[in-house]
Amino acid sequence: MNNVLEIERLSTHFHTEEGVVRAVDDVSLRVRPGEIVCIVGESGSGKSITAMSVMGLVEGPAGRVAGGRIGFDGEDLLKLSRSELRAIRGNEIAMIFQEPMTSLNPVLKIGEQLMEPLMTHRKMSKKAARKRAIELIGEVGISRAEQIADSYPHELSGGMLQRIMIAIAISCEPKLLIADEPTTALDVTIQAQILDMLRRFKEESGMSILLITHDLGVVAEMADYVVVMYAGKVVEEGEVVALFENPQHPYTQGLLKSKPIINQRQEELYSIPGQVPNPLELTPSCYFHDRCAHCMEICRTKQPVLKDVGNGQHVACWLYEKEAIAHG
Ligand SMILES: Nc1ncnc2c1ncn2[C@@H]1O[C@H](COP(=O)(O)OP(=O)(O)OP(=O)(O)O)[C@@H](O)[C@H]1O
Repeated sequence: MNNVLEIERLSTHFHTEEGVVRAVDDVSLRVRPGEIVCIVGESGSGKSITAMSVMGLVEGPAGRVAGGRIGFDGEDLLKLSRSELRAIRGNEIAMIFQEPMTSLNPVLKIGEQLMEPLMTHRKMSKKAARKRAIELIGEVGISRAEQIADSYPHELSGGMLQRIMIAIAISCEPKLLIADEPTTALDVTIQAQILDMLRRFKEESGMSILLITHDLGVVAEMADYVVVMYAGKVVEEGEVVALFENPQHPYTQGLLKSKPIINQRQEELYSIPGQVPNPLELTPSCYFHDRCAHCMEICRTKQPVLKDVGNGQHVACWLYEKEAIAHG
């Protein structure tokens, strides 16, 4: 079956006064129909900029896609005009963000904001769009839908607003939903409800989800396939079960070790020593080397590339290159 999304060798850079930040550096990933792919990694690893690149939302002139291909529905999104992209955005590809307030218009009623994509992309009449908007509010588990349709965003709680964002996102039945930390700002009960809802919509509609999170609990709950990013690069990827049972990259191992385990008291939660490197000071090396307990000489001077290590997993780490080990 064709992939819904195929990112090939994507690089997105920011040209700042201090130098070039390679926010996304030669990243490839794909999302199959009906699949949930999670991108996971610490803050600054390039997760959001990968998503923004797909949506054509990287802010120029400082930020720009420096190379690669973003295949969607047989087309390279990077080659489309602004208006062609606008026709896909919010229609065939929808996105939800961590802070719903940043995407909602504070002076427009909720109902109007739900009607807008239906009228634009689905060419619905005002009356039909209003009817569908109210149904959608009900579908995301909000009661008194008509009253909510006539409310303004500031009158709703964070959890309700995120439900509204999901309603807007699914209104045009997208093939792909990109969700960037959609539950990070919410308390755990609401978080679980929202994730459940996303999964249910996915099951019902067959859409695919690219889910961005730093939370491995969310990954375990949601992902079919996991892509681990570090300093703009993919360092490991694989099916969720394989990756959790047998993480190969020392960074993935560290992330998993620092994940709280439910129902188990832990005296002190492990955290990976050191910090993400300064993106302006990267040298040809494994970017994780100075935080890695297994660091070898080669790790400081040469960048490892992703390699198939069996079991469906790919890892970019010198530990899995026999030649490198021989040279210690
Ligand atoms: N407008 C910008 N100008 C310069 N650098 C930027 C800009 N936006 C992002 N970056 C840099 O790009 C890199 C990747 O950022 P990105 O937001 O994709 O990380 P992330 O993994 O999504 O982290 P977070 O979870 O904090 O959002 C970071 O080093 C960030 O500082």
